[in-house]
Amino acid sequence: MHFEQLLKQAAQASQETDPLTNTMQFPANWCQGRTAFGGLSAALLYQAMRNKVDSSRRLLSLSTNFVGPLLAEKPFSLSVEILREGKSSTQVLAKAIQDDAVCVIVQACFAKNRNSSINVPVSKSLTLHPVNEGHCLGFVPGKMPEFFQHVDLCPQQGAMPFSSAQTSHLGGWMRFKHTPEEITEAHVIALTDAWPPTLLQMFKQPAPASSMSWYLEFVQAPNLVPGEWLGFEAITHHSKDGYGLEDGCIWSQSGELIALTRQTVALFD
Ligand SMILES: CCCCCCCCCCCCCCCC(=O)SCCNC(=O)CCNC(=O)[C@H](O)C(C)(C)COP(=O)(O)OP(=O)(O)OC[C@H]1O[C@@H](n2cnc3c(N)ncnc32)[C@H](O)[C@@H]1OP(=O)(O)O
Repeated sequence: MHFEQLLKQAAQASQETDPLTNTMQFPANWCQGRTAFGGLSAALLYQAMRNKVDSSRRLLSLSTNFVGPLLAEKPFSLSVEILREGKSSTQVLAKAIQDDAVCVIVQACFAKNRNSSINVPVSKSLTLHPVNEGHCLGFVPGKMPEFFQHVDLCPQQGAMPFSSAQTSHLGGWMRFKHTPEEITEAHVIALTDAWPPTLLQMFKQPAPASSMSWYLEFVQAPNLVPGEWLGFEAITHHSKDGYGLEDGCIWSQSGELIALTRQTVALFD
């Protein structure tokens, strides 16, 4: 099942009030270990919200907490609550609920442009080399998370997970294997989470790690060509006592900054 089909289901399920029809589920090939690929669950909740916010208001920021595992092939509901609607901005809360337990929470801020004399240009620039499709990772069943069947990653900086690497930087290019009709914020959300935590490459052997909280800020609404690659560059600011803090940038293929990402990862090495 393609990403767009799941987004459509999320939009439909969140409009329904009847408990018999307000749920959805996803197939196991969208999993990352025991749970939904985190980028998928955050994108589904974003899509559920998107339908309830006026389209003149774009997504400014999205804060996701992965409370517990969201399981495949099992119904869950997407509840959306508008917390406040002002003249320019809307604050929204959404939850994915499975078996009466909250599994994922997303809080988002949408807003429309306002007049301001302040203008600060982007202070960062893309350091990736152009995409070399020959360096894309192929899907290896059993060795890679199932959702890898749906995305292409072309790493350029950092190392493979569990390789005792000395660096905690990670970067490269990413896109969906199935070219979408358009690239929306939902696609950027999902792709951003497709990279393993930056610290996984420093593990000496395979062990679990879990994103616990994640903050994504959109510099601009994505104005991208379907099929174009997006750049990902992330660094680790700090890691100690089993929790790592990482920070990254999402770029268009032409080098425009699209979003900033930051997450806290629990390490079980
Ligand atoms: C260059 C590119 C190359 C790419 C090439 C392919 C790469 C291939 C590698 C990809 C690897 C991705 C790794 C990211 C994994 C997410 O990011 S998963 C997606 C989003 N995150 C989630 O769904 C997390 C949901 N949240 C939670 O489950 C809980 O809040 C937490 C994080 C486990 C809370 O921690 P806690 O309070 O210690 O939790 P508690 O309930 O007591 O459970 C702890 C147990 O959970 C286990 N556990 C924790 N995380 C996991 C896990 N992910 N799976 C299984 N067990 C886990 C622990 O080992 C521990 O086990 P025991 O010691 O009890 O045996």
